[in-house]
Amino acid sequence: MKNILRKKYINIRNELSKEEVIKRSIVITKHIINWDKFLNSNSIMIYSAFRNEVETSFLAEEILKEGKVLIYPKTIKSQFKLIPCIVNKIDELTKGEYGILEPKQFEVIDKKQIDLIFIPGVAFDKNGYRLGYGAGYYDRFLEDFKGIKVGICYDFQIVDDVYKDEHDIKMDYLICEEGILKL
Ligand SMILES: Nc1nc2c(c(=O)[nH]1)N(C=O)[C@@H](CNc1ccc(C(=O)N[C@@H](CCC(=O)O)C(=O)O)cc1)CN2
Ligand SMILES: Nc1ncnc2c1ncn2[C@@H]1O[C@H](COP(=O)(O)OP(=O)(O)OP(=O)(O)O)[C@@H](O)[C@H]1O
Repeated sequence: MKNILRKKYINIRNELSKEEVIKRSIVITKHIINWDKFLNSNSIMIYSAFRNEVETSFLAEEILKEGKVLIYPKTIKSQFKLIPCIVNKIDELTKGEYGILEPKQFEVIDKKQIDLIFIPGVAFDKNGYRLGYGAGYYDRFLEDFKGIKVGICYDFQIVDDVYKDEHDIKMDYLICEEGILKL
């Protein structure tokens, strides 16, 4: 079931035009940058969008402009691990595993120091459980993560059921075009 759902929502997302992605991402970014949890966070981990995910480059600029610490994951494919690294300028990103932009340098930050994390997903259920690409990267990373976990997606990616497993971690908030949903 998970695989069917995954394929279905990846396909729907792939149908979005670039203009549509940007338009929707700007709406979502506006919710974020006015949100008290964002304003009160000092170190924030985001992701580099690929395959029509919600675009985060506007958010990255805002984090740097506000003088906050900007963090991206570095993907270690052999261990299904994400290493959080600090990025001081957007042009410090380079293509890594799966062609996703990631930090060039290993300026690793302790997970405990991250206040807020934005997490992409293929779909989320209404309780905040997430369906990803099926490799468990974020499930492993979030297992002992103590900061605020925020799932980012388009409205149509919020579904009734993602057929969650035991290891699946619940988001604290979901953000989409409609606004911020506390879970
Ligand atoms: N922007 C973004 N960054 C992210 C994630 C994400 O979902 N979005 N991830 C969230 O976990 C991790 C990467 N996870 C991924 C897992 C599988 C595939 C993938 O292409 N899998 C192939 C099949 C397997 C393979 O090639 O080895 C596929 O889907 O066809 C891509 C990314 C870390 N960084
Ligand atoms: N905390 C964990 N420790 C060890 N293995 C895990 C953990 N979390 C998930 N896994 C394993 O990873 C695989 C993928 O899990 P799942 O289908 O939940 O991935 P996903 O959340 O869709 O993917 P991703 O996080 O990469 O986007 C499963 O085989 C699962 O057993």
